[in-house]
Amino acid sequence: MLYQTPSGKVPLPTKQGHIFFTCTDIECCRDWRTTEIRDPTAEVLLSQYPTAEMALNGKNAVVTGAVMGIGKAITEILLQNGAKVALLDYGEDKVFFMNCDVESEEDIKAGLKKAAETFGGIDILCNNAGILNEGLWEKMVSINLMGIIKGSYLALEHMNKLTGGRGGVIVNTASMAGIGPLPSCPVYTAVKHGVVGFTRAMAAASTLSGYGIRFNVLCPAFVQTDLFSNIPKKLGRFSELCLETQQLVEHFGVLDVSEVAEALLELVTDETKNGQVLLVLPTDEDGKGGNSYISFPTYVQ
Ligand SMILES: NC(=O)c1ccc[n+]([C@@H]2O[C@H](COP(=O)([O-])OP(=O)(O)OC[C@H]3O[C@@H](n4cnc5c(N)ncnc54)[C@H](O)[C@@H]3O)[C@@H](O)[C@H]2O)c1
Ligand SMILES: CC/C=C\C[C@H](O)/C=C/C=C/C=C/C=C/[C@@H](O)[C@@H](O)C/C=C\CCC(=O)O
Repeated sequence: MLYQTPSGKVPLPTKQGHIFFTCTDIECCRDWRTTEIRDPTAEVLLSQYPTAEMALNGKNAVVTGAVMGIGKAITEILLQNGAKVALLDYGEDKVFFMNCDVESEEDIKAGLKKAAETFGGIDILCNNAGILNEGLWEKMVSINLMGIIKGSYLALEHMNKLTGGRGGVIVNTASMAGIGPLPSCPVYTAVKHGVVGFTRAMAAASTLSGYGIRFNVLCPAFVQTDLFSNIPKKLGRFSELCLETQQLVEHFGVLDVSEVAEALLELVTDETKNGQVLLVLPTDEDGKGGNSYISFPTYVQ
């Protein structure tokens, strides 16, 4: 159902769609009947939701690690472009819509099932949940790599065209440390390289087998989030390399989460992108840096 707003026609927001509006002019809202729409605590502004013809209208998305940092920014940009979004995260006071620890296959399975049932299918999965802690390296392997593998495999059950799904796109969050080494974080580097390799192989498997799913991977440099705080405490036995890490941060600069979300949107909406590795770097005053697709050596034509 479409509703006329000052900015054009938009679908009626539903609680399931997690799309809420703030509008201070009650007159222009006279056709809007639900309390959610007038909720003053709403986060998505009407002006950010301008037209019914948005790139992701009718698309259903699932985001892991969605309640803060990059995942929150990803969630917001998907909503602003018309998608419905299920937020999967963990932690007692941070659960928004589904409590989901990506280390647990049962949790992911339940989250995806709920999203598919609530929305009527899944078109987009952002495997984004992750931690940085070289001192707890086994946990980092479990969350940052195994969590992405579990999420991708379980999502295939809903999205794979060969098993009744309608295809779609899976974007995994790796890191610039998935392309080159971050010396203070060898295990983080290893798992992020793993995420890049897994994503590229899945893209090729999907093409060869006809899953109808595109697989792409985001590789941001340093981003201003909680993960990027108290770094010395997160380096474990490599804490003596803190200064070198700080120098890298000064060299590359620090991204805002919105810049990462913009890059994610490109990977989701551009249907020519499959198996792509998108490096997201701050742009400096001389115009150096910015986003670039990484080329890898090819051994098979
Ligand atoms: N911040 C950076 O500098 C940076 C740079 C490149 C890549 N990344 C990657 O981006 C992703 C998001 O990181 P961020 O910087 O937004 O971190 P963040 O700490 O701000 O947010 C991470 C989110 O993931 C959730 N999460 C952690 N473990 C989870 C689990 N087991 N199950 C479910 N949810 C879990 C947290 O609750 C939190 O909401 C991570 O994969 C990270 O490695 C971060
Ligand atoms: C302390 C860690 C904080 C946050 C983790 C987050 O994922 C950020 C990671 C940043 C990674 C930096 C990696 C640096 C790698 C370099 O060694 C180099 O090999 C990078 C490779 C390609 C860069 C291309 C370029 O220089 O433009």
